[in-house]
Amino acid sequence: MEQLESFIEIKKASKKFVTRSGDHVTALTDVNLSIDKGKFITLVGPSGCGKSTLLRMVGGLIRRSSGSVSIGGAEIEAPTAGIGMVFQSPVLLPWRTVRQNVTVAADIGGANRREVDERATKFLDMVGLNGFEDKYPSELSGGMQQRVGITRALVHDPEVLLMDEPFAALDAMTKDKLQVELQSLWMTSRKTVIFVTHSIQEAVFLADRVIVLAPRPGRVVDDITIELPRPRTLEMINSREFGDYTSAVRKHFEAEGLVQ
Ligand SMILES: Nc1ncnc2c1ncn2[C@@H]1O[C@H](COP(=O)(O)OP(=O)(O)OP(=O)(O)O)[C@@H](O)[C@H]1O
Repeated sequence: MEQLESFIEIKKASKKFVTRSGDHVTALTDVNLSIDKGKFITLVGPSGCGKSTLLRMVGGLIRRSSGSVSIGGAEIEAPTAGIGMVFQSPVLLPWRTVRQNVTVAADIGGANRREVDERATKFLDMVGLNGFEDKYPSELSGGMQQRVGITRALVHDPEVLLMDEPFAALDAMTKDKLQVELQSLWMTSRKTVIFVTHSIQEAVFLADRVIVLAPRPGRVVDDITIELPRPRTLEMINSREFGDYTSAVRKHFEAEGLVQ
């Protein structure tokens, strides 16, 4: 009997870069991953192990050197409307208000304006930005700016949300808060999320599955299902079970002599 394909299928995907000095860098080699719809996946690993490269390959931002990446049965060759992306810096347009930044793509065209406006109101409310709709980015804290970035990605109702270290530049308390908020956004919207981080704790806290990568060459070295109940709370981080998961991830980096 033929095996049913998962929603996201990555098969034998590799990426080689040629640097400006002409050197060849194998950023990723032979990555195989099957991801079911609605799951929250985190990619964790030390600097240079290819996390961003893998995420950008799934998003169609960079071409793979070999292998295949498909979403919902369609091969990914370029960015599509069904994929929302959030980066470390939200890159907001300073001359547009919060609401105008969230709806910027709809202003360019091609979207159902009324639906986008309704979703903008809903998500701005969910991330606690009601009352800030008419402020400008310079009037917001870093955490609030990142909330705008997340809302902007969700407003077009993408099936897949790709997040590249979205909380890395934030202070620890804001980061904790946004992790909890992101979890509740995900629990109500059930998007398929791939979230890149170099923080083991963040990876375990958010994920249904933690994919562990190691460098030189970038490759997947483990795939750990996290069975902690949801909603997860910050108190859980101190539990024995949580500690067992973080140790299971950390042992890969210790084995490679990499300090986290
Ligand atoms: N455009 C590029 N040209 C040449 N080499 C690249 C390019 N992009 C990435 N690389 C190399 O590919 C490897 C993987 O990089 P990547 O940014 O995917 O790693 P990462 O795990 O996301 O790292 P970090 O946590 O530091 O962001 C690194 O050795 C990097 O130097």
